[in-house]
Amino acid sequence: MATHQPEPEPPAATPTGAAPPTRRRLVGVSTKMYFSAARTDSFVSTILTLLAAAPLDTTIDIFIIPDHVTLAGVAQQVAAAPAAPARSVLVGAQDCHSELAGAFTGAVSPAVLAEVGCGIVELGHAERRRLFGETDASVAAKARAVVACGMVPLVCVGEREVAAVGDAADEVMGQVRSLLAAVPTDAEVVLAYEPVWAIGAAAPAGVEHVCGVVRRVRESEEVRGRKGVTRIVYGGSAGPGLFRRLRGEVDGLFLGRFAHEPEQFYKTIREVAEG
Ligand SMILES: O=C[C@H](O)COP(=O)(O)O
Repeated sequence: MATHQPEPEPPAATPTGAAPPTRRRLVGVSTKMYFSAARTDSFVSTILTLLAAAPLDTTIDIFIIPDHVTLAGVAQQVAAAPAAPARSVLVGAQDCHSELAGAFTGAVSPAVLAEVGCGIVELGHAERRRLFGETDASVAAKARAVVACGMVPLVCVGEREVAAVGDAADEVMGQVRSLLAAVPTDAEVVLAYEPVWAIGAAAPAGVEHVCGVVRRVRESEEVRGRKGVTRIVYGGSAGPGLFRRLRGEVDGLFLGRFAHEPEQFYKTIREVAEG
């Protein structure tokens, strides 16, 4: 017997009358430089199989960010996946250049990334800031290029030292302002809040801290005043069991080591979809 399904509520109007942009949850992993090419292939293949086997309750965005060398192959693996949501996994890059082409030996063009099926580009990770001299200015220039090539910039922000919520949020907002000044207001942006001291640690930053900083960023004039979707995910020793503890304050998670086993990544994907 058919049951009556109530119409979904329309989104609440903003004071200006425009509907706020939808923030779909997202969850992803960067394999940094941990995996061999063979392990990346097997990791992606297992995730795609798990995703194809059991549909998620909610539509969320999932991203996988392998190294540059394996990225095009991963994009082909995803495109060949038999069913949604596996086929709609976003493939990402760990960095790119701010120019689209030219004499930049060893660099990776955002235009080429887009050409081979990359949909999201991670920029300004703490390791790139510390080891490769990335600055807020270089990250902002790269983000502008990523948007120009039709991809989504996923920009890592976070305080360098342990700090109280207010001080951490001030430091993070400096990074956010520099980024948002460089990209069009209607561009989709993902902010990955990753306190530097929580990356590579035994456990993530505390719930109160993460929620406090993320709330400050989300409620800032710079973020609230944008026309495009701005999602905020948490990264830094994130893994299964964390998302529900963050009480809806974040739009998703960005995983590293605790997603190296595909089953753990899949478990986290399900938690984000169902949380
Ligand atoms: O890219 C991901 C983040 O840096 C987190 O890495 P981690 O979970 O291994 O600390």
